[in-house]
Amino acid sequence: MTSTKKSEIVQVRNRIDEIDNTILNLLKERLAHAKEIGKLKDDSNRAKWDPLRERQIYERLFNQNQTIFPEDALRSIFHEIITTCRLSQRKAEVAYLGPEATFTHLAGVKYFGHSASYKPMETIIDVFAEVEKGRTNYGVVPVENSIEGAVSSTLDSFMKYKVQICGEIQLEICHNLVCRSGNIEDIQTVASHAQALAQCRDWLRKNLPSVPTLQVFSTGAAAQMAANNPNIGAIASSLAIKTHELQVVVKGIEDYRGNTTRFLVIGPQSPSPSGNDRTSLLIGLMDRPGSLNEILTILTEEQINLAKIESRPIKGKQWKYLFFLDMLGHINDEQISRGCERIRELCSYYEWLGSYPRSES
Ligand SMILES: O=C(O)C(=O)C[C@]1(C(=O)O)C=C[C@@H](O)C=C1
Repeated sequence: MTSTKKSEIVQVRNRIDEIDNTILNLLKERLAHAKEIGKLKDDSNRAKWDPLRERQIYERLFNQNQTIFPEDALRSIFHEIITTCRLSQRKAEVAYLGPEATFTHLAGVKYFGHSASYKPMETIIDVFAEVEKGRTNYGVVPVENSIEGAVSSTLDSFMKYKVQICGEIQLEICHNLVCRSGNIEDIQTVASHAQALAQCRDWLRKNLPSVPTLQVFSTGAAAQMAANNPNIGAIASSLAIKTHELQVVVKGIEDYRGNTTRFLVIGPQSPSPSGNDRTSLLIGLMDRPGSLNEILTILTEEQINLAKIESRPIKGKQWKYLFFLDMLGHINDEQISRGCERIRELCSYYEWLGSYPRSES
């Protein structure tokens, strides 16, 4: 490289250093303003989290950016900035289905950013109990997978615990085969969570036909086992690789592409409207012909878009069911609140589980 080129690089790097300093100073200034708003909200008893304001910030930035800076990167940079500012107003402790480095942990970090504090729990029920008792502000639990379907333990927990849904997260699931050495020949057993093993069934049958599988509590627990034993391979998340210092043997061994899991954020209280929300209900129907049809008719009449309906048996009451309904809109929207009131009058059981911003992807 010629000395002129070298000095040009130095010059441009100096300019980049100046820009980075400006960004840092602006970040400090932004944080101070967010703290100030936090105090003003305390004085006026307003909720700290304002999903509508946050959505408006993203929309304004995307419009100004006009795709010059990659949009996904812009979103995650500002997501980290805004969650850090929000957390400076009110700290968030997040319980999740652990141990460390499970996909639920990854979903929690995607939602709350790196500044929140995270608390792994052994089971989904523990996450619900933790939030209901007020020991942590929020919980993250898986609710459905695009291939394996509903996570029944999460749905059933809504029947037992008084919590509200505050948000949803969608995470594309990429399963990695990992082990200590990164060498496939070293693997004598493949450990993982039942859902992960099921989602990679064909790959395992084709590529490791004589290697037995071992079902464990979570993908995080499998990664931990692989870290302790050189002959155990685990199917685990990218976060597990970093957390347990494992090597990737093969990336993306899931049988179907587009394998996505939806997670719910639970907490004591749903947020205010964001302008693009989902409302969830848990209802029991009257024991008479056409009772489900009556509910669906209300949705049609009120022009409410039903996103999902799922039934679960009521424990201890043979052949009796509760229905989970997801509708597009917020309980504060006129249509939704009127529709829900009408539904409540026709049901043997009615519970509003929450209204919350829809996930972006
Ligand atoms: O504008 C507000 O109400 C703020 O509290 C600031 C801020 C932000 O960092 O931009 C933080 C939290 C809210 O959810 C919305 C926005």
